[in-house]
Amino acid sequence: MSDLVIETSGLRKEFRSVRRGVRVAVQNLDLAVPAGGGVHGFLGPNGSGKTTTIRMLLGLVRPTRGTMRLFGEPVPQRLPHVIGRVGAVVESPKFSPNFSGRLNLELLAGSIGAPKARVDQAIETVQLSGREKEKYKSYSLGMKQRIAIAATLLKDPALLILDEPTNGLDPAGIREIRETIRGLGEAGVTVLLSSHILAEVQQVCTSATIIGNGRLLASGRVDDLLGTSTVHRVVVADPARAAEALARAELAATVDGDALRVDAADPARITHVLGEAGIWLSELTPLRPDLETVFLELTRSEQLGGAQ
Ligand SMILES: Nc1ncnc2c1ncn2[C@@H]1O[C@H](COP(=O)(O)OP(=O)(O)OP(=O)(O)O)[C@@H](O)[C@H]1O
Repeated sequence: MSDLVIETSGLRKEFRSVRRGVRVAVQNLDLAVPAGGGVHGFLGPNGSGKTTTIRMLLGLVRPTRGTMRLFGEPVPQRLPHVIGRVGAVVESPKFSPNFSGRLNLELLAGSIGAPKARVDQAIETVQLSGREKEKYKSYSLGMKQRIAIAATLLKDPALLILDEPTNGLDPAGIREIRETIRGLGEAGVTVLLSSHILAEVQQVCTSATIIGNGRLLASGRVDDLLGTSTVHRVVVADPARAAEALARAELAATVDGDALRVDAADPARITHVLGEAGIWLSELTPLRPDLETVFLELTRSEQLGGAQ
């Protein structure tokens, strides 16, 4: 059995229209999401092909070329056999506005033959306990999103696919959804989380795939994608004087507002050089690139390399 929950190979999707001709939404995409729980970020800017990929995986759109597997089974051919283990929030699900969140979930549970106890569990997991008896239409956008996630949990999925679940939410709503998703990943569910907000996703994902213009730019553990950096932020009273002292010691330093960015493999060299010049540091922090920076670098080098 494959140890990948999601696997695509050479996946391609072209949309054809008389007016616009052929638009390639996904090209030659090899996606590999490991089994075993945790959150896998599926990252890319608007229009990069995330939704189209997800729709292909769920059998909602037919690929032009390539193969896909869910739990090692080829899809869409074997989708009926595996779909019971997959929960997905791709579009705004339809709930009855005048029924409570709980009643909506109970009706859903009944329709898929899930035990009623699962409703309580799902409500608890998405932290809606206490509000579940209020009418759906009175819920905030964040609560509606959490009910949508709760609905996918009714069948106790091993894989949860969430397409931009924080779209349109305020910062508090984003934080709540983030905590819910983190909790699910920790509980052993494998979550594919698509988003264009890289900094946001960085906080919950253990691994990620980054795409741009429908093609894979990078994939792997978030720690590996971020890599290491030798750049440090240094705060001193007189950054310009400190930059001169560091330059004399052949340490590259640039003034950045009221601080300095200094490139040095060994931070002890920075303190040594500045100390000898009679300059005292009030802060020395290693600067790790964030996913946003990594992504911009990747898309820049792709553009330099030329599109296919
Ligand atoms: N049904 C369709 N017909 C024609 N073009 C489409 C269709 N669906 C998607 N596209 C195009 O395919 C490309 C990828 O779109 P897709 O929605 O997959 O991107 P995305 O990464 O999910 O973006 P977003 O974050 O905005 O949802 C876009 O150029 C989009 O306009």
